[in-house]
Amino acid sequence: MIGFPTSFLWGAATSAYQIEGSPLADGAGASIWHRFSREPGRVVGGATGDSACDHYRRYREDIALMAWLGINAYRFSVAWARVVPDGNGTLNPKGLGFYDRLVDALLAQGIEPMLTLYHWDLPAALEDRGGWLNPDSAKWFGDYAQVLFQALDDRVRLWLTLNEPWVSAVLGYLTGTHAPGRRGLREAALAAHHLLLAHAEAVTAYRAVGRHRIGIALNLEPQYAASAQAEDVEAAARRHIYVNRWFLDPILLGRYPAEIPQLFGADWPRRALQRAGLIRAPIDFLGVNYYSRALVVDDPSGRPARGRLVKRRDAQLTAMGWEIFPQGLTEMLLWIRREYGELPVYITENGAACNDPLPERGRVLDPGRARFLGRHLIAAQEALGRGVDLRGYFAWSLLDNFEWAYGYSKRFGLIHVDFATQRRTPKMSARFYRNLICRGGANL
Ligand SMILES: OC[C@H]1NNC[C@@H](O)[C@@H]1O
Repeated sequence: MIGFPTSFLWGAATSAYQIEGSPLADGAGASIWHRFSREPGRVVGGATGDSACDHYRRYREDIALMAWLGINAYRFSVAWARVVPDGNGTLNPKGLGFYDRLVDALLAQGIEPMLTLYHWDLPAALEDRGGWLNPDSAKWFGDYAQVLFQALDDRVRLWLTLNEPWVSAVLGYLTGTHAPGRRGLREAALAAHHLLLAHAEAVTAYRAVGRHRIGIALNLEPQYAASAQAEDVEAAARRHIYVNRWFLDPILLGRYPAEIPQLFGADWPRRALQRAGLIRAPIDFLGVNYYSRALVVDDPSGRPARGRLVKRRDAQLTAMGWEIFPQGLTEMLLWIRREYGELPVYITENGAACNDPLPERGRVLDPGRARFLGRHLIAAQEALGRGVDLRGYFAWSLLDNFEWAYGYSKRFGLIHVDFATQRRTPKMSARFYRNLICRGGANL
């Protein structure tokens, strides 16, 4: 088995709303998640990101933990409304100042920053103007991206435009389980289109001023038919278009899959697509967020892909109910290379929610998470050995944090957070990852 290159990035990932807390501090504007989490019934236990991991104030302590962990890269996101409180207009120097200090503190520890411009926390003021349904949203995002490029491109060398725009569009505009909580197939398709245009707007803007590399992080999930029945095989194929190709094709090929308008039917916003046209702005690398595979059966009532997810009776599941399926990562990485050609790839998220025990004598025994990381790194190594240009791996997540609609009920962290005291306790999986990084991934 081929080893990991010495240049490989061994990282951990987080996002602003999930860890920072202090959402309105120092002139920051509210985000759609600040609002959404306050709506009754939206988040388990009525939790909000008001405190989260208090990272906005404890970032130096957390960077010391990153140094202890031995990671050489850290993926974080910028809260748009901290930097531009009304989303499109006046800059908030104090908000930008936090990220300026964060980047400097990371670099001082030899940790490479990977900056995600948007990880779901749209400024609420822009939602009041239609949010991602407004055709102006792409320009709003491009303007915001420019601010960060100007301020941080002298030190940030890895940029991501969006995190998982499929989740933003589907959970935010179709299922309504994420902010802004809207429910409509047409709205989801329109939001997705504007997110894609926003991505292209930022990449195009970066080409004019940026000196380094920019990409996007997509949630990609291999779709397997639950049986050899033709209807299940066809349902898995439809979901593959819906979950994976809907975004990959426009970003990398400059066109939607031909099947997408058929899946959405009358809800596909044809006029919007003709008016705007798809901008294929070549990216420097692709971020792959991999968690599991989907097992699909035909479901004529399921909109838009007419497929329903099932679980094998003997499947090993994480605390999210997601099947542990490391080989799906290898297959997804190989498929991307076959389908879209040579493109540098980073695994920008991979990790597991586990029912961790409470800390005991300063230890948290989470062997399941350590095993999950090890098996997925072996799968990544397999892809490397078969020619995938894999440049790095970011464990999700550095810290237990706010898991969106699940609130604090699901823990993904390598480091346990006691949200009442904000005490951090590295878990067994953190020690496993630390030792692995020390060995450069050898002897997995
Ligand atoms: O569900 C785990 C993670 N998935 N990707 C996006 C992150 O914000 C989530 O916490």
